Amino acid sequence: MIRAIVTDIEGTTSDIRFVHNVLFPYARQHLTAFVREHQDDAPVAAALAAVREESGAAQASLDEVIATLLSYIDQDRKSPGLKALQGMIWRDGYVSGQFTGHLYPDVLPAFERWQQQGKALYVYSSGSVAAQKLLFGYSDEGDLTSLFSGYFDTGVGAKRETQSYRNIAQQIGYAPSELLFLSDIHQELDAAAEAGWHTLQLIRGEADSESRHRQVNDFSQINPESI
Ligand SMILES: CSCCC(=O)C(=O)COP(=O)(O)O
Ligand SMILES: [Mg+2]
Repeated sequence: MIRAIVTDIEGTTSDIRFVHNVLFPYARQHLTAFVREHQDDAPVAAALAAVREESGAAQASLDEVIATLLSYIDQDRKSPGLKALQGMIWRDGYVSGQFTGHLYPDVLPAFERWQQQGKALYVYSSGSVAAQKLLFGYSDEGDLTSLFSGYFDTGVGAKRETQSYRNIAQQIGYAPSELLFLSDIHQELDAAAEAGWHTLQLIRGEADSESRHRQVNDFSQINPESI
C-alpha cells in the first residue's frame, strides 16, 4: 500500500515554462547585484564557497564566481550553490507579487484527495528546499505549504542517483514499497525504481518513448489506492 507520495516540481506539478521563462530569467537579472550586496551574509558566503569548490576554482574572484553562476543558469546546471542562491533571490519576486508559483489545475485537487486518503505528501526537487517552500507558499492557489510533511533537495543526493531515494525513504521512515515518486524525467524514475519505489511519469507534453514507467497526463489519473 502506498503511504507517502513524493513529487517532483518542474514538469510535474508546474509548467517547465514557468521555471525557464519566469524564475530563471528573474534570478539571472538580479544575481549580480544580490551577490555583491550579500556576499558576506553566511548563507550567501556558503553558497559561493560551494560554487568555487564545484567549479574547481577555489581562489576565484567574486566576478569570476558570478560569471560561473550565470553560465550555470544558462546550462540549467543543478548546482547546489546556484540553487541555494536562486531560492534567496526568488523570495523578493514572490513576496512583492511579481509572480506566483505555477501549478497545473489538476494538482491541488489531487493533493487534497490523496491527503484525505491518508497519504503523506513530500516534495523532491533540484530547487532548494527554500525555493520549494516559496513556490508552494506563493502558488497560483495560495499557500499550500501545510499540505506537505516534508521537502527534499539535492542535500539528499542528485535526482538521478538511486542512493538519494534510499536516503529519502530512510528519512521519511517508510519502506520503499510504500513510496510513490512522481516525475516527468524517466532517469529520475529509473533511480527511484532501482531503490524499490513505485513510480509514475507525468507527460505534460510529448510522450517519452524511452521510458519504462507508467505514464499519465495529469494528477487526476492517479489513484494511489490502486497501485
Ligand atoms: C523549486 S522551484 C525551481 C525549480 C528548479 O530550480 C529546478 O531546477 C527544477 O528542478 P526539478 O528537480 O523540480 O525538475
Ligand atoms: Mg521535473
